[in-house]
Amino acid sequence: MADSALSIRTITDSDVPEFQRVMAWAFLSDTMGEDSKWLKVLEKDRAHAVLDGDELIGTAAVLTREITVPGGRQAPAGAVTVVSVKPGHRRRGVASLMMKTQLHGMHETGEPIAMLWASEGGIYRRYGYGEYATSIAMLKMPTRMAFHPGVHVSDARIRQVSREEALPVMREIHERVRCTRVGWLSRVEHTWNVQLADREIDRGGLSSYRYCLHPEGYVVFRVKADSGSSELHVRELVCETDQAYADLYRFLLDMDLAGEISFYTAWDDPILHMVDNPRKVVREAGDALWLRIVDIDRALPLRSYSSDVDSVLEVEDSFCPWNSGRWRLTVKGGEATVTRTEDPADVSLDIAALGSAFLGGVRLSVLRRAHRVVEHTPGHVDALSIAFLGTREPHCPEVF
Ligand SMILES: CC(=O)SCCNC(=O)CCNC(=O)[C@H](O)C(C)(C)COP(=O)(O)OP(=O)(O)OC[C@H]1O[C@@H](n2cnc3c(N)ncnc32)[C@H](O)[C@@H]1OP(=O)(O)O
Repeated sequence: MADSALSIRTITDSDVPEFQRVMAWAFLSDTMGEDSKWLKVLEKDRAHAVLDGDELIGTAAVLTREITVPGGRQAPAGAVTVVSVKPGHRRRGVASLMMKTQLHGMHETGEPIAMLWASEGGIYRRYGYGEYATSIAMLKMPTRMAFHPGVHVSDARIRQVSREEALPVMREIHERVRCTRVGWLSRVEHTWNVQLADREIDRGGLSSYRYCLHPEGYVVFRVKADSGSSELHVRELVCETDQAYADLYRFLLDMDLAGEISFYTAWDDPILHMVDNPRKVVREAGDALWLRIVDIDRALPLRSYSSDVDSVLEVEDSFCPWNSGRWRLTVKGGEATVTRTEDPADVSLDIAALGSAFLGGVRLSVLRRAHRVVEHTPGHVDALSIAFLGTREPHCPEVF
């Protein structure tokens, strides 16, 4: 329960310096408070401050985005970010007040999905966010590895160009590709400046970005220079075709003077199956997007499904109680309808479990084994698990 001395409101221009200061202190960062680029993506009418009297002690914001869902539709989604509370004011319910204000606001305006990247794993389930809605793989691999016989590399020219030349081309490619990749987000003008920020303080001791264009894709990377053997740190590898993917990976693997490539990428990045020795590619997993279904009856019909099902889900959602209760999910020909019902439940679960499963990243059958999903009618969890699966692992390539 929030302390009664606390109030919450959206911010105005005059709040911005203090908003940034609180956020920078909370994240233990020297540079966030100076970051004017970041401010340009902030939507002031969706950024909240919590005040204790007239002292600003809490910050949180929502960015208006679309996320590609299974089947290829673009779903409106609120990207929750900069949740912070001043040290000394924590564990009084400030973050909970901001979470509630955001989610109840999204419900009122009809935004069906919320999502975030969590700074710590123990915080967000209580607000209904499901972990591992998308996963990320940290890949490290030596350069010069041969491809498996049969992996074709074309003679398409790959050109290293300036940032100015690259950006317009990259924007067009990204816009086409993100509409086909489950978990990818829309970008606004300033997203590009934030995602590819390239001042000295953004580089973490690495080089400036290198931009390389292929006729059907692009790659952006930094270099960690070493006189013996440099490392390539790939930021984005975005391709419209599998051919461009093979060509650009080959280009990186053959880079003279480079000894290693690292890349935060999709869990199912095909490179493991392209090289002749997959064990040389070291893959570590991490959670990426946490997804919150704001309104079940709006969110579930947005995506398409791999098989027909007809199941009654009993959903528990104390934070957004309009979702609680029994819902009949009927999928025919890939399309879902969701209606309230008084029929007995086939499956019970909480809203966070449904959020984990929504993009197809976590199977409900795994959540059943984790004691997070209860099956009342045999066969329904397996049927739902198959229906929710997509053809690829969902992936979100950007932290917001
Ligand atoms: C999407 C993003 O922006 S991720 C970034 C999150 N922010 C940060 O990590 C910055 C540093 N941390 C902070 O600013 C704060 O500690 C916050 C925002 C994480 C939490 O703020 P608080 O106001 O203290 O949270 P609040 O008092 O509402 O806590 C609600 C519940 O979460 C729990 N909780 C809060 N923080 C944590 C944590 N780090 N780990 C585990 N549990 C936590 C509380 O114990 C409380 O539990 P309860 O409901 O069982 O009583």
